[in-house]
Amino acid sequence: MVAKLLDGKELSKEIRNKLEQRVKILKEKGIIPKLVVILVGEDEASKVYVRNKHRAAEKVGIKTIDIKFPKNITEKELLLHIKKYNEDNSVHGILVQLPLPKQISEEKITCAIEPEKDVDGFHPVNIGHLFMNNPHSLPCTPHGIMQFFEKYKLPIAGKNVVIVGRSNIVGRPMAAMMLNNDATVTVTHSKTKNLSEFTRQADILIAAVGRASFIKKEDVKPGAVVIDVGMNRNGEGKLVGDVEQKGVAEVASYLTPVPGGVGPMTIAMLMEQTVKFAERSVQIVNRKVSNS
Ligand SMILES: Nc1nc(=O)c2c([nH]1)NC[C@@H]1CN(c3ccc(C(=O)N[C@@H](CCC(=O)O)C(=O)O)cc3)C=[N+]21
Ligand SMILES: [Mg+2]
Repeated sequence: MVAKLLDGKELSKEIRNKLEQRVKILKEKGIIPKLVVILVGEDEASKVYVRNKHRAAEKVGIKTIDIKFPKNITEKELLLHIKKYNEDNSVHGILVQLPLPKQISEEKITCAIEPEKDVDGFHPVNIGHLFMNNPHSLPCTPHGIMQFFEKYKLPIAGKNVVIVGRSNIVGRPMAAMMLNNDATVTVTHSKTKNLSEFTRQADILIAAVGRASFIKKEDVKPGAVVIDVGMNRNGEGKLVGDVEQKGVAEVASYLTPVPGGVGPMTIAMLMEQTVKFAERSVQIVNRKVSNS
């Protein structure tokens, strides 16, 4: 079997084009979707993300405001800035790039963002809604992965889904989304014994460990759908996934490439969430008008 590659560049473009239309309608009502992106310090991966986001937003018609702080900013000061954007009615989405420097608690910052403006879907309230199968805001990377299943009509209900990695950003919310779609979900991690025995049971295998080429051909059940979330830089500075792509492509039925797979979908979902929040702000204004 030779895997069909799931093209995230193409699918994200399709999604962006639809968003462009929604933004046009918003603009006719005088609303410009606005996303504030806060970057602290100099993280390389974050810089790539910020650059790509900017480009996508421009195409869709979303206004992004990039705010950069030096890496020695205090937690207190960062919290004050978040408060300011929480209260600014022209801002629909706020995203603080992770990871943050050591003196700043990621949990505190995540909790400080107004859940209604939490485009990352990382606030505990939003995570809670997701786990109760009533999502309000969805983490962009797993949400982007779900779009592949929808687009290519890949069945999820009753399938064995094995997730490698339990991060708050990918593994855990991915588990919730798959469970919400009636999959049987297993979450594995660094303490899992005989990992390969689990991965070889997977109809759908999701690799989000952050280790280059960690999943090999022999870890994959023939015909499985394999999603590669990894973004590792190799010695030459090239981007490589968590999946040994060449070998796994020989056994999987579907595979997401790196780059050009999950990455562009993450950005497309961030754009979608921002537009959704902007649309909701119109509804809120309409409600207020009709009540008065
Ligand atoms: N609060 C927060 N939310 C995040 O979602 C978040 C974050 N912080 N911190 C950093 C990571 C990383 N991340 C990326 C998403 C897309 C690409 C991306 O566009 N990748 C492309 C191109 C990569 C390239 O050009 O090198 C691809 O895979 O094809 C990269 C990185 C989001 N993250
Ligand atoms: Mg920290």
